[in-house]
Amino acid sequence: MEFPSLLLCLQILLPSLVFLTLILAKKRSAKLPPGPRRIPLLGNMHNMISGEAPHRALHKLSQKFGPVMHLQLGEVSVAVISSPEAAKQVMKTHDIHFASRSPIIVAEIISYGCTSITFSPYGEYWRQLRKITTLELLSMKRVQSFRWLREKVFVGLARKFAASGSEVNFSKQFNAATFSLISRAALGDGTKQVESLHPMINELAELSAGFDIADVFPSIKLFQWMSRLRKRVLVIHKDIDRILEEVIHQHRTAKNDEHHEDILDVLLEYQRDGLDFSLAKDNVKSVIVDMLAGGSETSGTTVEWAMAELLKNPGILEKAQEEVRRVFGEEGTIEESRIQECKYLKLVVKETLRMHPALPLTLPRKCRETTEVDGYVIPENSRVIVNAWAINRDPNYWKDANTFQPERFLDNLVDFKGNNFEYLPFGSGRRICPGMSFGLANTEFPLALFLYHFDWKLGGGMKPEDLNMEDGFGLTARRLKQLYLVPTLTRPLPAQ
Ligand code: HEM
Repeated sequence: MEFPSLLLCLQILLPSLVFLTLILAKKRSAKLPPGPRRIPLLGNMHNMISGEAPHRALHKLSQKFGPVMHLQLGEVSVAVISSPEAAKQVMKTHDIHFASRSPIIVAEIISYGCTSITFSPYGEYWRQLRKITTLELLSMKRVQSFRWLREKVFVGLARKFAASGSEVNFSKQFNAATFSLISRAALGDGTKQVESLHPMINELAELSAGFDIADVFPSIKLFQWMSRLRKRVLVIHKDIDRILEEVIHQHRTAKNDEHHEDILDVLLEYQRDGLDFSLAKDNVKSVIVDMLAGGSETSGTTVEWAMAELLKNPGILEKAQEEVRRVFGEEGTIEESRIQECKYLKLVVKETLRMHPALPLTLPRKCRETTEVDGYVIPENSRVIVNAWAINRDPNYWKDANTFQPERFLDNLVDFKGNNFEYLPFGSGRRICPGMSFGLANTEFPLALFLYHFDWKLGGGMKPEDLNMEDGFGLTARRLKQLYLVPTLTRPLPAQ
């Protein structure tokens, strides 16, 4: 009897031992992704100060070290993802492990201790906030409800262009108009203080572009205390907070029935007692900052690049203009509900988002649990950067990837809703941009309007081939050089 029972034990034990040995061997062989050589203490910080825009610098490094790359920035472990296959693993297969954000000092301060949609860690609070954002703040219905505001702001800008009679700084004027639109949608049309928020939000975007020594050595409290960036951000935050306090007070005291509902109105409803989920005043303010920071420069930059690409490519400009003028010829201006008919214009926007994603490195995620990607280990708490700019130009997926060709999307069903990992202008997975519809509406309407009513030339008599198409150094892929254009009104603007 003894022999068969020993055999039975072996039969059970042996496979388990083999399985265990395999797992242990796999664990032992699991290694960090490759990356450039580090120097003591600083790690790879020297690799990030090449003077190039971070998405380009990281792209160059990834061509040498691979689509899953590891960098050590001071104390912070960073994984850089640069291929559609690896992005799919991060944003789909293991999305839940990467669904948190990795906040930096600027973000922590301006988001009232990471309580905004963008910076709150993955968990119940973020899920509730995200639900309110998708279903109420940025729903399709809400986006359409701001149609009157888009018309008011962008037709107003078109009037300024028409009155100028000469060259205009398109970049500056369009970005100011987009901020005006977003801030009015968020805080109300009648609120005077909103315009003064623009330079502050702009400065915050600039400050979050670089990295601060305190961010890469979080355990050294002296660096936090010494950080000049931290001091500056605290000052700006205080000013923004004061303005938001005033606007909230006005909303509470001066309601009238004529008033168009804005995003702040909706958020204040979540301050009532007796709700399953309610928002403290600081939470409301953090979401408003999210809208102002996340919504304005992204759409503004996209339109700026679309106009630059159109003027660089006169044949494409002519085709887009012919379509818009044909579709709206009888109306005499742009009727937003019919923009769907402008199929070619939509391809132009899609191609602009491919070549110039407004957030080229999306928004850094945080690895919540050690995870294997492409056979490499991404350690828990690493910062994970998905280089959407590099992925959107991956030559394995895109023919003539560096050429602006809206037609490439004609027979290509790839879209930006987060299911095609070779095209990630809005990210993907749980943290995908909730402002996609709003961003697109704020891009397509002004483009159609400008193409319909004006003929355009480059400023300073510049030839298309001389237009500089470099992007600058920033969180958003702004143009390095501002775009100067000469608008000529060819079809009258709608009456006021
Ligand atoms: C063309 C316009 C826009 C582009 C290209 C864009 C792009 C992005 C990207 C790449 C992300 C990160 C996604 C990820 O981590 O996977 C993001 C997140 C976000 N965007 Fe947008 N965005 C645009 C417009 C807007 C607008 C208009 C709003 C609101 C007014 C907005 C609000 C947000 C918020 C709140 C998040 C954070 C979501 C979260 O962490 O859960 N975006 N956006």
